[in-house]
Parts: sequence; C-alpha cells; structure tokens
Amino acid sequence: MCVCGGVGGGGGIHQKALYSKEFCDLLEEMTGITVANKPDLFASVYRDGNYLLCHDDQIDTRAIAFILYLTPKDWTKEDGGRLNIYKSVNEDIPDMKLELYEEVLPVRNSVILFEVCKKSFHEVSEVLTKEKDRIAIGGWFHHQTHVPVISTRT
Ligand SMILES: O=C(O)CCC(=O)C(=O)O
Ligand SMILES: [Fe+2]
Repeated sequence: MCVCGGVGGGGGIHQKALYSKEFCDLLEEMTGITVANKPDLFASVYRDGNYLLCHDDQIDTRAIAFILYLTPKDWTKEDGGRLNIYKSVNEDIPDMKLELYEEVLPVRNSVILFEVCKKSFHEVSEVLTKEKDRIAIGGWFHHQTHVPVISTRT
C-alpha cells in the first residue's frame, strides 16, 4: 500500500503529533496495521549527483515508512530526485524481477506513506540540479508486536 498526500495549513509535521495515539489510530484506519507510537525519524539532504539505490527498508519491526518533502517550491521533473516505487513480478522471489510502479516527484509539503514489507522496493533517482537541495524528513512506524524480517536488505 502506498499513499501520497499534502500537508495543509502551513503547519508541517510536528513530532508531538507524529508520536500521538491519534496519528497511530489514523494510520491503522488507513492501512489496517497497528503501529507503536514511537516512530524513528530522520532528516535527509540529497544534492547534485546524490541518489539512493533500490532497497526495501526492512529492518527490525519497521511497519510503515513516511517521508515529508521540504524541497524548494519549484522542484521539477528535470531536477531528478524522484522516489521510484517498484512492483515485484515474482511472488516467491520478490527481488528477482522488479517493474517500475510509480515515480513520485518530491513536491514540497507532500507526504508519502508506504507499508514496509518484502516487496516494498524503492529508490531515489539521481538529483540533477546544482541550484536546489532535496530536503526531507522521514522515518518508520514500527509494529506493536514483533514481526520477523524476511530479508536483511535495507
Ligand atoms: O527520500 C526519499 O524519498 C526516500 C528515502 C528512503 O527510501 C530511505 O531513506 O530509506
Ligand atoms: Fe527507503
């Protein structure tokens, strides 16, 4: 499952809101996954020439990944830095053959959420501009109970 949305009202994402029961309940309503209310958080900056190779995010009890883009307002397709989401063609060996499912432009103040699972392959394509930084805040909500990791790729 993969959801894209906007952050309205100029409020942005606050740590307090992310750590609230209300937000976890909303995630559960949207995804059917029960998560703990202590997500890991990270901030990232990709500059000209930076990229992230394809991976599935699976580590420990990660359940739902989220990324909020804080890119300049005028980020375009030509600037690169897309989040490419792949779909697995082979059910039994998920990383054997991947097809591009969606290319997400990191639009300022947009949020993407996706389930972390053995098929959640994605990558960040190369940033192609010297003028703009691809800044984002992201993280992972964890399963409340332990779910064994199938693959050790990250
Ligand atoms: O910045 C993004 O769009 C994705 C980053 C990512 O996949 C990661 O940090 O694991
Ligand atoms: Fe990732």
